[in-house]
Amino acid sequence: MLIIAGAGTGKTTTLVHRVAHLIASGIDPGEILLLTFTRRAAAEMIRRVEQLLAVAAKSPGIARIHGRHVVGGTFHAIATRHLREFGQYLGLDAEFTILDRSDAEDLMNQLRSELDITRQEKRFPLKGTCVEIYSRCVNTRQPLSLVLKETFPWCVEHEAGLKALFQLFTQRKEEQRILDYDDLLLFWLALLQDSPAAPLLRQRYKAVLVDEYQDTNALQGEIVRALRPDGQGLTVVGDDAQSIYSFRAATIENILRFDQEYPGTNVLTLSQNYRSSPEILAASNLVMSLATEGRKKQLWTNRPPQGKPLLVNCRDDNEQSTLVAERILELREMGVSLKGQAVLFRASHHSATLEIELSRRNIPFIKFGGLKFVEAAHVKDAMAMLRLAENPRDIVSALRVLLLLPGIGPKTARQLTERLGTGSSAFEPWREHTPAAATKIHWPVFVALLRTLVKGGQTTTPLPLQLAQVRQFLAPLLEQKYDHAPARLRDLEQLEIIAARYESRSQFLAELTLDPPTSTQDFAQDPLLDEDWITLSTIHSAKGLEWDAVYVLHAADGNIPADMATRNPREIEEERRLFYVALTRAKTHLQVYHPQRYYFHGKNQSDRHSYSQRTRFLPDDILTAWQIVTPRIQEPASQTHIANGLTTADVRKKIGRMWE
Ligand SMILES: Nc1ncnc2c1ncn2[C@@H]1O[C@H](COP(=O)(O)OP(=O)(O)OP(=O)(O)O)[C@@H](O)[C@H]1O
Repeated sequence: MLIIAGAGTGKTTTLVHRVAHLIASGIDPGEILLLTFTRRAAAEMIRRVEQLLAVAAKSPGIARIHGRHVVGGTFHAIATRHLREFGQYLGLDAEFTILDRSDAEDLMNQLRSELDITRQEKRFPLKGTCVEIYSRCVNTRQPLSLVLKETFPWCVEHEAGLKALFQLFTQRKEEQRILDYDDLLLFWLALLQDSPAAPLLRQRYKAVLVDEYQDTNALQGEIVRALRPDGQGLTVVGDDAQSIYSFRAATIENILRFDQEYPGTNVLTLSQNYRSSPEILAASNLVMSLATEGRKKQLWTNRPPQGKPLLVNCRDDNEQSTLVAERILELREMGVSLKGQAVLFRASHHSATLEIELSRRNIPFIKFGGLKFVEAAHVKDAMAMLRLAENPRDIVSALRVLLLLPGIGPKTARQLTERLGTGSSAFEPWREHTPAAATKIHWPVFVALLRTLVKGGQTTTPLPLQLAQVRQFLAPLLEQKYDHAPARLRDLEQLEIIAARYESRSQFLAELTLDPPTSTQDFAQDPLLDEDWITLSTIHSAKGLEWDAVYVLHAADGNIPADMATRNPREIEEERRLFYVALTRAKTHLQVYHPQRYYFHGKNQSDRHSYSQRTRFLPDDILTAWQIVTPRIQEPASQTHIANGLTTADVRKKIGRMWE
């Protein structure tokens, strides 16, 4: 059975009921396998199944459960479980250990140096990219040459080196009895296809149910087929309009071709949306109606009308942040809790300015997806340069920046910190230092920059410009040191924009260190905040969730769709689906923001900017579904430097809070 369930049509409810129904009609829970996208989803569904059955068990004629549980989890978790139990059929030690992603990267790095590839081949891909390429080959089931050509064209020339590296990687994992994430799936498939355990495993399950099928990859598709070769007892649920994980090798083909692959499939389409107001649904349907592929479906709803969603044309990122923060508070006044509200964006750094604005207004928030902005290593590197200039006795920052330079190890770094002077001539002794060959080109530039910065702390150079100088200096070093350097450099540009709001360097450093915007990258725990908080999330991490009010930021071309994902029509279609996922998270209030200007530097530093285009996914002819607003915030003198000091209103508010 293939259940095509549109956004908000009760996919979870449907799966839960189907599992409960199977059990109620006599299948042993231990014979049911439920594969989900996250561990949390599996646990939540099983809890709901058990709740339903507890109610149903009171009715006569319902089968009793004999203490066994539904087997549920992610593909990786179930693979691990089966391999521990049956791995010996493949000669696998039951005690194998699992490499997580960063361990795999470290191993790859070690082997890169062992093979000495980097010396022979300049600009050989970094460890993270090597793991990405390897993983993509495994998960798409495509040969290295094709993966390189299609997804990593800048690495094509390194095919031979990568092949040798991957061979050694595989061999080393075998010697050390370790499996990485991809191996778990590969070994599970081998177990199901070629081992004597295959029939045992197939017979074990009478029913296999797969959630979020649109985000499975080719390898997972093969595993599902190996589990139920003829499709008997197989149920998959998904929404092709919400397939958003192709960067992790997911393929929408799995769901689009399902009924061809399994002839006789019973296809059900759920199209009643229980989540969103009719106006939100109409606006989202229109966005999807322009998609070029996929199963066309029109969702409908019985929910009462609420008014059109808003498309807000704002001046720039700052105005966007102010407006969103104000609207959040307004809605809270109207009774929508903070937990019922979420701000969604395409890339993690898109919320940087808003994070500061929310902190300033004491609006608690939690962030899902991406790194905590000020904790990202490269942001810390840039901040460390400024911190050292601000306080040359800050050895932690000194060591951090010295170790960024090639040719400087911990010992030299420590010796250099001992030679630091104080005040504005603090870096003079470093001019006398004779750097090692590898450090030679960087050293004079580095010392000169610090000498400028140490003086810039007073008044001369505007803070964003100081950060721009730091960014230019760091650019080549970041490329050597980290993966995804272009994205990191954009983060540093973002930092310049944030910095423009502060009056002095010391104030900027203090505020961002003492009271960094609270954010987190996983769902593991609730934040230690007030009992109510707003959610900030990348759209990817918002998958499957819903809120009363949703704000979508930066609906400008280049951000949505992201400029890095517009290389071909398939990528653009995926970005369209991503936008659709964002819109369909909203129940009652939906606001999409389009900042019209993007400054090259901080606004206070120079007025150089470019004008943005509204996202291409909202062309003029579907704007009828939106109410377009163009607010203009008054910018009185006191607000220009709003983060620079307390206004009397702030002081009053603070004093007022003492008595709350
Ligand atoms: N039969 C139903 N009657 C009333 N409300 C329902 C029903 N089924 C689901 N809902 C409600 O509709 C909302 C959406 O359900 P659910 O989250 O299961 O949708 P979904 O299909 O998984 O959505 P998406 O794919 O967009 O994440 C939830 O608030 C859920 O409680």
